[in-house]
Order: sequence, then structure tokens, then C-alpha cells
Amino acid sequence: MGTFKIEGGHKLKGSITPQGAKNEALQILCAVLLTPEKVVISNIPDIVDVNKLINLLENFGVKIQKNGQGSYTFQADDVNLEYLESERFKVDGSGLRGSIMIVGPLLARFGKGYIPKPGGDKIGRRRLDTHFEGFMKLGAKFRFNKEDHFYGVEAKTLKGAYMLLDEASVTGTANIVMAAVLAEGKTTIYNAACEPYLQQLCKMLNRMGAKITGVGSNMLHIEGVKELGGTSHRMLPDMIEIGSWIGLAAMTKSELTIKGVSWDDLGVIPSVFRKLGITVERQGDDIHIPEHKDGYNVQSFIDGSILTISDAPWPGFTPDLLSIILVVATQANGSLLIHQKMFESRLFFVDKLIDMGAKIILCDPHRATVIGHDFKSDLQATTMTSPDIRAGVSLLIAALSAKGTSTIHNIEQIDRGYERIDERLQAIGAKIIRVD
Ligand SMILES: CC(=O)N[C@H]1[C@@H](OP(=O)(O)OP(=O)(O)OC[C@H]2O[C@@H](n3ccc(=O)[nH]c3=O)[C@H](O)[C@@H]2O)O[C@H](CO)[C@@H](O)[C@@H]1O
Ligand SMILES: C=C(OP(=O)(O)O)C(=O)O
Repeated sequence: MGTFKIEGGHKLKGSITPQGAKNEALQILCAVLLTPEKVVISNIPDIVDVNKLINLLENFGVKIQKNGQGSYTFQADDVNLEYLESERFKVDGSGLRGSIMIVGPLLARFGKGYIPKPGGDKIGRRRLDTHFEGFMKLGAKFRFNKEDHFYGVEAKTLKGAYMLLDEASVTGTANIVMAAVLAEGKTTIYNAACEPYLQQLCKMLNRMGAKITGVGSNMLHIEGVKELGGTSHRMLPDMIEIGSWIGLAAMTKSELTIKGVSWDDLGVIPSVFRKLGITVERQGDDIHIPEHKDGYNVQSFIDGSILTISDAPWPGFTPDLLSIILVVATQANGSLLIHQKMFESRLFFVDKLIDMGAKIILCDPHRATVIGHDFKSDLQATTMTSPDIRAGVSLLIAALSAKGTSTIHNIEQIDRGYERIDERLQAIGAKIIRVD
């Protein structure tokens, strides 16, 4: 179990460049299975989850060539389907959440796709019904082995269909889209997830020869094609990382520039931080956060009632940034309610913040009220364990702002999604060291 030691209370300064998006990378990498031709992908983040998926592709026999930092060429012209039935696949496939998205491409191109219960954050129930109901609508037969939690779909041919998804699942929509592009005839997916990473996937598939319209909306129309060809694709900057750095800057009263954020793909993220009273300045395609010498004042609603920040499917606020909002709120001037609607166990980490002196009431598993200190009292350093990727970074931000030296264990959770976070934070002045 890896550990970070963090000496808090130091201001940071400088600029930081966001890594390529983790959750986009997981979709895009699975899409290379759809064609025997070469696919060149750049701005791939060097993080544990992505590397696990690249390793999985390698075990399928996909030819992989590293072109340089973050850039690879993939060619799935000789896919080894025996791996799907191996014991090794059961272990490799369950190592991350994103592996679920190999099922759609494999089903579409080879007539079968299997997956053990995928991994990822333990943040509550994470069902896969939307994925498999979608495949069944396209004509696939579904099998589920309850004993070893092994899922499978098979079909000689897939046939386009109309479907209304029971929820706008991100990985579910990506999976169904990747199956439907090679199905016979037309597919309509209503209540589709439409976040920028999905738009990126659809645009890439269209460059490969797919016929998808409605990209960016919650209704996708797909006209199946017989085959797809190669392409090249560049990943967007990671919006969850960008949000994490906004929160970090405000909470440590630091002046930071976040470079090349692809502003137009950030949706409501900047305005949600502004509701906390944080100044988020646009400078070209960079974000500049000035030093918040006098803290930040939480806004209330127009009628004077207490601000609520909650998550919702895109273009709503992403659930992955609520833990960051929560930690930043602990030093705000004012109170707010955090309502995590999607996940059931994502707020339990507030116990650690309460230990550090934060004023938080966990109302129930989905809601927490935060009463900000307005920097009138510091959080106190402590020893903690990172429960999930975003809670881990929130605790890291808390530790960087706190008085004294904190210890965070289980930093593998953070490494799952943040590239060389210790080195990049050191470069802007953070006192953080990795202890193995
Ligand atoms: C690898 C990857 O890309 N992971 C992301 C992906 O996970 P993932 O694709 O697994 O998440 P889903 O979009 O399927 O759903 C997330 C949760 O929200 C609930 N839900 C979803 C849609 C909806 O309309 N109503 C609703 O309540 C689901 O029941 C589930 O509990 O999307 C999540 C939601 O943005 C993010 O937190 C994850 O970081
Ligand atoms: C929940 C997350 O990741 P995953 O879906 O991979 O567990 C996340 O990125 O915040």
C-alpha cells in the first residue's frame, strides 16, 4: 500500500497542464477493437487504469506501438478470442471499470463479448443493466453466471433497433454505440449520455466510417456499416483533473494557471466553482485562478435559501467533482448542501474531514451539509486512507491546506486516475513525498 506524506499550509504557484482524460481514454481504447486497421491515439494519460486497459488489449493480441509520450498506434488485425475464455482474463478484466466497454466492440465485430464483474471505485451499486439491455435490443443473447459474476453476450448478426435507455449511463451508451455502428440497419438510442467524452468517441467512430448523427444530444441515430477503418484521435484534457486543480488553488489560497483546458468542453464546471465564490478567469484556453487572499463567499439562491450543489447526467454537474466541491466548501465563507444523487457510498469519506476539524453534517448517504470556516480555523493534519479516486484527491487537497504533516495511505486509488500527481504538485511548490 503506497503512502503520501504531505506538509500542509504552503502556497502553490505556477501553471499546471491537465493530463489527457481518463474516462475518454477508456472508451477510445476499447474502440480500437472495431477495426483491423491502424488507430493512432495521442494525449493518453499514463495512469494505472489506462495502462491496465492497454495491457488487456495486448493480451488480446492487439499490436501496440509506442510513438512517444502519451501516443500509441494500435492494430487489432489478429485478435485472440481464446483469451476471453481464459482464467487470466477473469483477473485482468475485473481490474478496472472501463474494461466493460470491450464487450460492445467484440460483440459487433466477432459475435461475442464476455466480461467478469468490472472493478473501479467502490462508491455504491454500479449496475450494468443498461449495457446488456441495449445489446439484447440489438439481438444479442445474454448469459450471466451468478457464481463467478461473469457476463456474456453473443449474436451471429446484430440488427439495429430503437431503444429508450433506462438511465443515461456513460459507459453503457458508449458500449451500445460501439455495438450499433456495425449492426445491420438503423439504431436510435434515446436518453443517451452525451458528455464530451462520448461526443469524442462518436466523432472518432464517424472518422472511422461510422454513421452517427445527433452527437452531443440525448438522441443518437446510427446507421450500421459493414466495416470500420483506421483513424487518429487526440484525447481532451481531463475535466475532473481541471476541477481538482481549481479546488486546490482556492483552498490553498494559491495563484494557479491551468493550461489548455478546452474551455468549451467544461460545461457548467466553471460556474459551479463560481457559486462557491471562487474566481475562475478565462485566459484564452487557460484557466487562471488568482490568489483568494480574503477567502471565497458562497452564494445563496436568489430567494436567499442555502445553495445546493448536486450531480446530474451531462450537461448537469459531474458526480466525480462533488467530493472536490465538498472539501473546498469546508473553508468557504457560508454554508451549502452537497447532494450526491448518483452514488450511494461516495460521501462517507467526510468522516476524515470531520477528524481534521471540518464542520460537516452527513445528513444521509447522499447529502452532506458543509459549514465553511472562512479560513478562521485551519484543518489539522491527520493520517487517513484514500477510499476512492476522487475522495483521495479531496483528502490530498485538505492535507495541502492543513496545518502540519498528513499521511495518506492507499494512494493506488489516486494513481488510478492522476498522472504522477506528486511530481506535478511538487513542481508548483507542494511539499508532498511518496513513501513506499
Ligand atoms: C469509466 C467511467 O467513465 N466512469 C464514469 C462513468 O461511470 P459509469 O458509466 O459506470 O456510470 P453510469 O453513467 O452508468 O452511472 C453512474 C451512476 O449514476 C446512476 N445514474 C446514472 C444515470 C442516470 O440518469 N441516473 C442515475 O442515477 C447510475 O445508477 C449509477 O449508479 O460515469 C459516471 C457518471 O458520470 C462517473 O462517475 C464515472 O467516473
Ligand atoms: C468513479 C470514477 O472512476 P471509475 O468509473 O473508473 O471507477 C471516477 O473517475 O471518478
